[in-house]
Amino acid sequence: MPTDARPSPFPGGRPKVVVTRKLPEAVEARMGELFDVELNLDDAPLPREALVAAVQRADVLVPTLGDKIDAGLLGQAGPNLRLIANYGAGVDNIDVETARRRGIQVSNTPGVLSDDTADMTMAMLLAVPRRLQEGARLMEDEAAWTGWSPTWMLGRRITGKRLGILGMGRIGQAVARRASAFGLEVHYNNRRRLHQQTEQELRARWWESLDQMLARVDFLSVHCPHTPATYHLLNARRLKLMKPEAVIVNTSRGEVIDENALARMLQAGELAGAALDVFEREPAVNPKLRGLPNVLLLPHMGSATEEGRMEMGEKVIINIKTFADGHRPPDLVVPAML
Ligand SMILES: O=CC(=O)O
Repeated sequence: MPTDARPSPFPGGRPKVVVTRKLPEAVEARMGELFDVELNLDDAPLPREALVAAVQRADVLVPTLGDKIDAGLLGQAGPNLRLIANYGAGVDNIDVETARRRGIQVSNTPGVLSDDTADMTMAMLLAVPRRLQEGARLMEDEAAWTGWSPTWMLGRRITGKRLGILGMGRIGQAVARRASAFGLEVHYNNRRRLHQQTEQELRARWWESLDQMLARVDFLSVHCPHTPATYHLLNARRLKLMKPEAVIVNTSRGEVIDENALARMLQAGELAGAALDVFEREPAVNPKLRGLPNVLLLPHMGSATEEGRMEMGEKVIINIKTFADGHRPPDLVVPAML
């Protein structure tokens, strides 16, 4: 039995759980068995007033990345709110510091979406240099393809190129493993250097200086979380350090890149391409990014697999249940981690 056991913070150990979006059916059913759960059956994002009402009556809130759980909202929370069990790995939608000061714990769902997000990253990384989207679009017009030719639809080779990984956590490492198998040379920048053995296993070279790494890579993939320290980390100055042939992939958070600066450079041909699954003001997409042949835009689907969404739900349930039983949730997020 874990040593941190305390009596359940909820009467009868059965918390009132408010879920802000529709979750996989099996997850909702299990929540119904274990908790006094309130679901969002029509899956429309909760307007602010509904979110305020939710934090006033909930013991546990289960938000997703679209719900802004900021200091203003937390200030209106009822006395019973004890846990915010985020359905998602990134917690940039939550003011974790304020929550902690108010005695509200925060948990997330790390690990279960790393492989799916890394797979999507590879798909995007391959798609832009090999012009997948252009080719597929062209096939929609019957007359557009008149046959194979030696100079037709030439892209750029992947094998042997340098990939820079910005943020070498679980997802970054899952990308590194896949990238090595594609013959890419893996470079990374991370706040902390990996242990030597992990670095060797991943065949990854660490750069203490992001600027120096940016100037040397052919592809850059973003995997750091969005925090005040990473907001616009890839600003105009840093983007300009990159080779004009370079391609950027982002499956992390839109806020890490200055989208206007990126759009300007893509339009001007100062960067060869980008594949973006995340945006600064989702679901709005910077209009300057649309319609460019070398830009692949996706609707934040990096972790969107049936299996992943089930496992995220299982993690949320385990975090709530463990907390309700008087223990520390296994995926507790503390401000020092951010
Ligand atoms: O983007 C998805 C997540 O953070 O889980």
